Amino acid sequence: MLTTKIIWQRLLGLLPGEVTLNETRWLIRPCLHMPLMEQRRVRMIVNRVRLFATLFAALTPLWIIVDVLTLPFPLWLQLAILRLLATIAFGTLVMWHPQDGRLATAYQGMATLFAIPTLFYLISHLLLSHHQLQGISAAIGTGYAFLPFVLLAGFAIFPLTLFETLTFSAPVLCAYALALMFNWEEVSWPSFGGQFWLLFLLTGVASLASMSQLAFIIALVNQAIHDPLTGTFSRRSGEEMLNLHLSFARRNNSPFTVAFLDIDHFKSINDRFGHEFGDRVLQQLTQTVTHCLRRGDIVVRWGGEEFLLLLNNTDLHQAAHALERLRQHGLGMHPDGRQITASIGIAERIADGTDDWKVLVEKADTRMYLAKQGGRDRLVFEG
Ligand SMILES: Nc1nc2c(ncn2[C@@H]2O[C@H](COP(=O)(O)OP(=O)(O)OP(=O)(O)O)[C@@H](O)[C@H]2O)c(=O)[nH]1
Repeated sequence: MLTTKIIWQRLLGLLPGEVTLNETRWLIRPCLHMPLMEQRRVRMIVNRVRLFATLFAALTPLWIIVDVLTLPFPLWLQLAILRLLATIAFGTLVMWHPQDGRLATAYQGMATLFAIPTLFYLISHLLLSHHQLQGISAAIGTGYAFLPFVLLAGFAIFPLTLFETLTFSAPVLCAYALALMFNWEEVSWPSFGGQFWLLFLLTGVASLASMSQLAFIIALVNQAIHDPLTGTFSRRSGEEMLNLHLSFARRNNSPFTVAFLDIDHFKSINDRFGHEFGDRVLQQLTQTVTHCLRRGDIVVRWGGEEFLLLLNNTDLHQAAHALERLRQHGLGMHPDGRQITASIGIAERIADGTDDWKVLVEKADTRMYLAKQGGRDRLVFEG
């Protein structure tokens, strides 16, 4: 167990320093990714599918000229038809603009992108296997056999987990093995073994490149979505989270509560004990809140000393109970021994009849002000 940890730590040295030991698991399997990170990755994959499709759509028909000049009739005509069909398929993929941000959709795009040249490879191989080509024609024909190598190298431009790269490369490797069947008698086994080994090596290199891209995305996303002082989600990512979680809740018809928490008399904490102590209060408070809430709940730093707590699958009653427990636990202490308190306003999508996050936050904010007006250090969930 210890040795595994050491190995991971050594490997971690190869990755961006900001990726934690825990996050390295995200490089292996996609199901562990948090929604904000997944959304960004989906966007990147979809954009790259379209970029690759554009390149293929432009390059595939161009090669018809080389085929016409070097290959015998009707082989060049058959290949030209094949190339035109592939171009149409790539062109269709270029037009593809999915908006749903789902990983399944990104997978569909990638599967289509790699299925088109894999099928192209198999059919062209079948056509070429019926001809004994010589000289320059033979050289051009051999070029077609390189397509699986190009495809496997192509995975390196996608930010993928190890599991995903291996899954997507398996059909390409199978197609290469299948193509052998077309001219079984002429196969030179040592040369085939060497080529297959090279394909495995390429798969390994592409997997490493994809994982390292993913590691950089994780590091960048972490930096972009977290508040540097408290480590909670920043306001911008909080807005994305609100949108995302409200749409989940709407789809599942489940409750979703937003709590607006504002520390009481924070200005006087800063004024009396200094800004640095104020910063420590903010850090301590977020640690306490994170510790007291459930694992799936989200803490967002909305403003200076204002926090939003997003409580999934929690109705007003449950939220009031959880937040009362948090207040009883205490939010920290002044150096003079007094408790640090907060005013909290709560709003819930079903009880407040809204699926608009701005309206929900506004309601929670208004109730937080009611809590301030009512004497601070309290929870308000109506009005
Ligand atoms: N230390 C520290 N202070 C901050 C930070 N961000 C905002 N503040 C301070 O938080 C204080 C907020 O003060 P006010 O909005 O007047 O509210 P308050 O003193 O908490 O009073 P009530 O909210 O009415 O109870 C201001 O003095 C800000 O300078 C920060 O990152 N660190």
